[in-house]
Amino acid sequence: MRRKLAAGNWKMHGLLADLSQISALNADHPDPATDILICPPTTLIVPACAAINGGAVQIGAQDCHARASGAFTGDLSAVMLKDAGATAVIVGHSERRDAHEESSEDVRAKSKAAHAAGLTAIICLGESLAQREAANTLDIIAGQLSISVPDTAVAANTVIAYEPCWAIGSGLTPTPAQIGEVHDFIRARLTTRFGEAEANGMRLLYGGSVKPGNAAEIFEVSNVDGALVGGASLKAEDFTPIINALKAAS
Ligand SMILES: O=C(CO)COP(=O)(O)O
Repeated sequence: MRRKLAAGNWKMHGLLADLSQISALNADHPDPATDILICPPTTLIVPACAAINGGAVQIGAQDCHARASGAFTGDLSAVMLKDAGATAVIVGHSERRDAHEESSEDVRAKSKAAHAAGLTAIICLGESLAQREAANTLDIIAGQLSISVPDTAVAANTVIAYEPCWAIGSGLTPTPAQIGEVHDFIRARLTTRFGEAEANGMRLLYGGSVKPGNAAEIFEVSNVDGALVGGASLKAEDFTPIINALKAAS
């Protein structure tokens, strides 16, 4: 059985004062039936780990460089993020694919670096609105998946997040049937490539406008093992009902 995962992506939000949200989450879920991960801005990784103080909430990062070290001003390697206390790193988020022109080849290299450093790679995929309207969603997902996921992927080090670009921060979400179609497709593709045992262990998250009000419905969809949550992960009082809906899901 796959362990469920509620992951929060804080994006470029969060100052030291906001560590209280992570402490509150940690106190509210001392022995979570699900995995809980917060990916704050990199400046907060070290103090967030200190705030958790051995509790159940885990801390992740939002991006990494593909190399372990070198002359790359301003970049951070997966090795450094692991050293700072991160257990996972998001790679290939659509905001990085768009704003930083990251290709699926880049995402694969970053995922490989994450694996080599001992981090879980949370590899993001998703179609644009134009691609969905042109009925190209599954082709886009197939292409992103086959290139972005490296051969080093196993169930223990890889999570796939399906995040339709048009659902991110928009308040729009696909229907449960649309989410299920993509998640079932991803599982089938992973099974073909990695074999049933490995593919069955890889967790698939849905992301894009997950809120307390729609989480329960999304978590009932087949092959949805959790969520990657943006805005609604910033406050413990918003994220906790989402985590509770995940715990309650069958
Ligand atoms: O991009 C997301 C998580 O990575 C989703 O963001 P929102 O939950 O704010 O739509």
